[in-house]
Amino acid sequence: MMSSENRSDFSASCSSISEEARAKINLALHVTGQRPDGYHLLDMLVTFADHGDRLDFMPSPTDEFTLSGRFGETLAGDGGTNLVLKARDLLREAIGPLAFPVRIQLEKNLPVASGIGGGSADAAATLRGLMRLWGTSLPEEALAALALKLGADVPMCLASRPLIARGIGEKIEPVPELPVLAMVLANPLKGVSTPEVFRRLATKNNPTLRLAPSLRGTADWLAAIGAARNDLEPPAGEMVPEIAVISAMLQAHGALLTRMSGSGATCFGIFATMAAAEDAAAALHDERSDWYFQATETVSGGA
Ligand SMILES: C[C@](O)(CO)[C@H](O)COP(=O)(O)OP(=O)(O)OC[C@H]1O[C@@H](n2ccc(N)nc2=O)[C@H](O)[C@@H]1O
Ligand SMILES: Nc1ncnc2c1ncn2[C@@H]1O[C@H](COP(=O)(O)OP(=O)(O)OP(=O)(O)O)[C@@H](O)[C@H]1O
Repeated sequence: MMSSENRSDFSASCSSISEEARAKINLALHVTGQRPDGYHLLDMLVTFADHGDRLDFMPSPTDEFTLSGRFGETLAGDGGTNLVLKARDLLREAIGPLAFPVRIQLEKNLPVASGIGGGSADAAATLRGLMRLWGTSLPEEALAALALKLGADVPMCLASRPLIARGIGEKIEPVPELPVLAMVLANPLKGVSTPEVFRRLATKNNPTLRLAPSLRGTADWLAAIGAARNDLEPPAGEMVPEIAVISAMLQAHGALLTRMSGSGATCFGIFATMAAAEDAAAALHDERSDWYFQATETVSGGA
């Protein structure tokens, strides 16, 4: 058996792999129906932040998992139910003997249960990272099915690029022309239960998301996003009155557009420039240092 000293030598001697788990931002989320199994049909315009959790993966004599970062403590007592471990185990089952033991370090920078898909992004980053570490991959369809088993948001977090998602999130179409946006993410640090928000929805058959085919430039996109909705914002707002407060604070600090992401409570504000977003995040932090404010650019669609 290896001593703990030898174990750390073993880890240090093997190269580690890093993956970003980017925050998911639902720029629009329309609830358009409900499946017989209770899951809701959604039309979503989604982008990803240049900010998120970070995961490191390295070979290890036994499986290990460590948590750090501002929100690491929140997940410390979850008794092995972390989505990172679920993703590791499901991928290992699919891959077989090539899947040697690993040490996974999760730096948890995103607030938990906050509508920006932190757990889903971590699960997706685990799939990407472990396929690299184990030197293998799954066929696209098998990987997509495995991702969906982990959560409705996981397939789009695997892509981590601007996209439209339909169905429950599994029907994905890239949107390479979506511009990079200057944004502040704002959360009152009150966790929101996703199933509870869906349960409180008054109407499940809302109008679909329709985007003009020829949107050009940020002004066009802002007008189109502004005309869309997040149908989960009213029920989440009933549960967490701070959502309206934080949205008003973003507007007061110059946001051109504000909306809640996912099932909340994180709201985003879109600003004219990154300098304006950074100034706003600093001023908001001064006002409420116990809440979460993060300036970030969104990722490029690559068009
Ligand atoms: C609201 C979104 O964040 C939008 O991006 C996602 O659709 C939620 O994705 P997620 O957190 O990965 O959700 P899951 O873990 O699959 O589902 C959590 C619970 O939310 C509800 N749920 C989720 C997704 C969906 N399309 N309809 C639902 O009704 C279900 O009660 C489900 O049991
Ligand atoms: N790695 C993880 N990070 C965050 N939450 C996790 C993780 N693993 C398991 N969870 C659990 O998943 C639940 C949802 O957390 P998450 O942060 O993904 O929510 P969310 O941001 O609202 O997601 P979504 O936008 O996909 O609905 C929490 O109750 C949390 O305990």
